[in-house]
Amino acid sequence: MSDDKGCVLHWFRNDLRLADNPAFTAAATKAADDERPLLCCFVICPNQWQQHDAAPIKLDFLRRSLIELASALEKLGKPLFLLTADDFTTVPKVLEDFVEAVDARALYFNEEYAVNEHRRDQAVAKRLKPLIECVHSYRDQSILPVKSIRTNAGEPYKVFTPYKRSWLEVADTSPISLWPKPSKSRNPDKKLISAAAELSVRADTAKAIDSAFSKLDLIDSSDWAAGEDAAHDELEAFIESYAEDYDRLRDRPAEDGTSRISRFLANGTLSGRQCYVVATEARRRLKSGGASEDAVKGISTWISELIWRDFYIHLMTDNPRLSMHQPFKTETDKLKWNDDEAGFEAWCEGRTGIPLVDAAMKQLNQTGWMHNRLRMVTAMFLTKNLFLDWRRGEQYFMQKLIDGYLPSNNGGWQWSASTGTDAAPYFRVFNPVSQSRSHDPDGAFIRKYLPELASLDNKSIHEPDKNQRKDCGYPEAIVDLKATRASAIERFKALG
Ligand SMILES: Cc1cc2nc3c(=O)[nH]c(=O)nc-3n(C[C@H](O)[C@H](O)[C@H](O)COP(=O)(O)OP(=O)(O)OC[C@H]3O[C@@H](n4cnc5c(N)ncnc54)[C@H](O)[C@@H]3O)c2cc1C
Repeated sequence: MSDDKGCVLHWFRNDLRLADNPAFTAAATKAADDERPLLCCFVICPNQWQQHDAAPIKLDFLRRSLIELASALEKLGKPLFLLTADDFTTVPKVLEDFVEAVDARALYFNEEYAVNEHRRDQAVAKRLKPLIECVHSYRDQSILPVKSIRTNAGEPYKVFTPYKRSWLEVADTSPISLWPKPSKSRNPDKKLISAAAELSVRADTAKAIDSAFSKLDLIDSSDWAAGEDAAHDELEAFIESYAEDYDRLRDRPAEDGTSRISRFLANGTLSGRQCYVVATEARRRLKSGGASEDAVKGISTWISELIWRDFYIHLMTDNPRLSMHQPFKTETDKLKWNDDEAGFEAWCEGRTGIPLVDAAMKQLNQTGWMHNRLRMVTAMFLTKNLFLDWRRGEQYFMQKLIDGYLPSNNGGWQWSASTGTDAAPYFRVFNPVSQSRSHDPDGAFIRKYLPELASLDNKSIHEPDKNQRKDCGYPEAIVDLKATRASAIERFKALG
């Protein structure tokens, strides 16, 4: 080791950014105060990620996000070191060996809330206790800290609207600020770098990071820009050019009406706080510049979506069982979901014979992302019309999404399946054909992903007749929407 003062270690996880990063700023401050060098690491967990159904496109996006992060860190003279642990149970040992090798005296990271992550962090803290002066964790994932929004009785909220009201009151009374830039701390010297590199890969080139990811199953994500700079560019471009129209366009899948920044939020390239601060500043400018009510409403609606994200994070933190495949409403576990493998496969592959559902699934399979309206439509179709267990859909989405994020994915699925808190009432079942007519009126989205239907007129494209299906080589609908809807409602009603 280089120095008998040891070093301070920041462990990057779902916080792949330098700005507004509470644990990273705190680690740098501690290092500066103690005159110790700051060292940074990231742990690759191939088997755990597989068990968590991380999509190959999401893992490729992670790889590219790490390349950007490592390059930003290198510019500061602070190399990033990649460790590998098979799964979360081996992380404590891997970190223990690293901490010993680099003589780390303090470990910093931002909290993660699902059960496995929480257990891993407790095991790490326990294992490092004899070796290290302190392990510090910070609240980061949500805009307002988890457990900070409570009812008058001190209970967690179960319904979004009062939660949002309370959330906005807190945000208005104690304005949200960003974490300051990290203080200048000492950089690791050659001796420390070589001690770290004995047990890890120094991520100083894209090639080094690629080789550390070489055993993982990846799907090219290069259609989606990665890294902190790209995240800010996209956030600002959206706020400048599209947010004012958000309320009008957000439910139109054929339009560029939403920000598509979910992938940055999912791996922490961008923080929710940064989005909120940029959006509220833009809204203030619009208001003071005398912009139309619609424009102001557009940004307010977008902020509401950020609050939905916070709501789902808060729900998962207060109910960790949600991360273990359990429904919020436990009585819904009595539902006897159908066993229909052919139906599930048709849904996955976009062969249900319902054009909007199929186009949406093609969008997911081809791009790794799906429009929010369509996530609700396809999830309702799976859980209400096919009456298949929501957990199968939740898992399939995770296996495909570039922005797969457990609290939001679980929240969205339980909302659609009517098993969650403040979920869609079981009797409110979306009709995917009516959804198609309302949200893709000229069929532009369907035409894009189902080119075999492109020649149909704007009316038939939502529900082609028998002959049109035959001519286009498009399948018959695999279910009768009306009958399956009625049956789903009966089955929920029977729960009492
Ligand atoms: C069944 C289902 C599964 C979902 N799975 C995920 C998931 O794995 N990861 C994920 O990030 N989102 C998920 N969502 C929420 C939402 O669909 C996506 O966040 C959104 O489509 C991302 O696109 P965007 O960035 O353009 O969103 P925008 O419309 O621009 O919204 C801005 C941000 O607000 C947040 N947000 C928007 N809508 C929601 C919502 N309904 N719930 C929670 N947060 C929201 C996202 O972080 C999003 O990036 C799911 C929704 C459903 C119904």
